[in-house]
Amino acid sequence: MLSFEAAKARLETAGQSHVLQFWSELSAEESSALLEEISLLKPEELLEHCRAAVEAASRHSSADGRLDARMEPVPPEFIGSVRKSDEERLKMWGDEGLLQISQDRVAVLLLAGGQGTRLGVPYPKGMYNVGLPSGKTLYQIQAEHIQKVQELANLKHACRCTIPWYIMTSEFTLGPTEKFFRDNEYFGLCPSNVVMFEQRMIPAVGFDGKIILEKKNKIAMAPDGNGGLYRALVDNKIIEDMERRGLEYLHVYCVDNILVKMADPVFIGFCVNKGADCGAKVVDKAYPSEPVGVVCRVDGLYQVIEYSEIQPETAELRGPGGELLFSAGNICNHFFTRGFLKEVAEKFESQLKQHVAIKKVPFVDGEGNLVKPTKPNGIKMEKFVFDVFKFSNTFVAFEVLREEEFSPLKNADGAPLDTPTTARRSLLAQHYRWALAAGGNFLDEQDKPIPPKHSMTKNKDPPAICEISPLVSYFGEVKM
Ligand SMILES: CC(=O)N[C@H]1[C@@H](OP(=O)(O)OP(=O)(O)OC[C@H]2O[C@@H](n3ccc(=O)[nH]c3=O)[C@H](O)[C@@H]2O)O[C@H](CO)[C@@H](O)[C@@H]1O
Repeated sequence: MLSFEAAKARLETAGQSHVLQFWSELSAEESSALLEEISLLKPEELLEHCRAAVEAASRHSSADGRLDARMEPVPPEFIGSVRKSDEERLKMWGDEGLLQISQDRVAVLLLAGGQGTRLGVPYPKGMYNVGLPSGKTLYQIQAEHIQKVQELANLKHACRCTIPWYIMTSEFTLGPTEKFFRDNEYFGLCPSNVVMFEQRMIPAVGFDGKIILEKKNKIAMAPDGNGGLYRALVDNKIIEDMERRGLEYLHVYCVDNILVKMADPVFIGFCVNKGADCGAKVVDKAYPSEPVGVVCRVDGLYQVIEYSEIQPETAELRGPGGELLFSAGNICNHFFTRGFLKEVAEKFESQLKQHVAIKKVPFVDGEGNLVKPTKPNGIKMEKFVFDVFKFSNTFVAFEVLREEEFSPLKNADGAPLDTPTTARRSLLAQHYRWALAAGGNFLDEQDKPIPPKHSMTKNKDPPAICEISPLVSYFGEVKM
């Protein structure tokens, strides 16, 4: 453990001596927790982090539309589309994907280090149950999708394949996620194929460049954004693990989309077929101000511009047919080859853009009282997972159907969109459609037929509640 003198010297080098201001008041246990935290901070990095945070915050407040002027839509030849492709082509991609899966070349990676502040639950979002008849949580639905797609590949290729599941957590989510998986016996998956690892945490910084203390002995820390993935891959030797298992392709996705198709054979097959090293699934944006990033090009390089970083006038621009010009909505489903990930982790990670968020960060004042600020007082820096697109040699986008693939859980019930209710309805509507398409009929409690409804409104449940286990069907297929 670091000594007090060593900690003091470190903090002085970084201009952060105030972190020890309550030292004389701390118990032995409290002071060792603080020393432990300081031992993880390298003085030069800390100095640079605080400087960069203040500089980024000053740029943030004077943000203008200069980025917008350099944006252009993804050229149509780089976008594959479920909507615009015939059955034969979709089958060809799906077959390619299943072949890769059957040869143990595909893994999935879940980004689960976020704090889910907007949903407002004190546990990881993946443990959330949106109120389906089965009571399944997001983690369980995802685990069952893995099992099903493995089974589809096994049946087609007479094999026993495995899709390893890497799960990136953070200090906030690792403990409860691990326990949840253990308590639920890994939902039937083999524990050695579920690899959890932790991303780094970084300090929140005040506008004066000083790191914020959230307790007398605790620095306010937050995960370094989902782009912290690339550092975490190195810290936790995940690329070596992929190499050892012979994995070539990784499907990276975010935790909160109830319709996520993990290791989607069609998406994997499309990317492999195009020789892509990096790809993104997108949906057609529903309306200009929808809170999704847009996949586009900036100065000729692929990029996602977040909804918070685009000017409303740009989001509203339309093409000749009246369609949104920037319509490729990012759904945080990405494809990477192992080779590309290795290159990014080794060569480009330090060049990733730092995005800045100005937040209300609770802190202790000079007298040691806890203060909950009423206006933003802290700078949080984050890297974004998609900021590596610009290093890709062969980037592709793949447009999928929103009603089949995208319904995120972001907000608590009561908000107008992306709530537990909207997520539940999207899944039940999908399963209702699948049941009708498979020739199913629904009867009411008096055994009278419920007339089928082929188009549904977002704010109503389907006419019959029918939940299909992912263990039964992955795409809505009845039998392969
Ligand atoms: C940066 C990013 O990807 N933004 C996308 C994200 O936005 P959004 O703003 O919703 O991003 P979130 O903060 O929910 O994070 C997305 C995912 O990253 C994980 N996470 C987040 C922070 C962190 O430090 N560690 C970590 O693992 C979260 O647990 C979640 O699984 O999803 C939207 C679709 O739903 C997209 O339109 C946005 O372009």
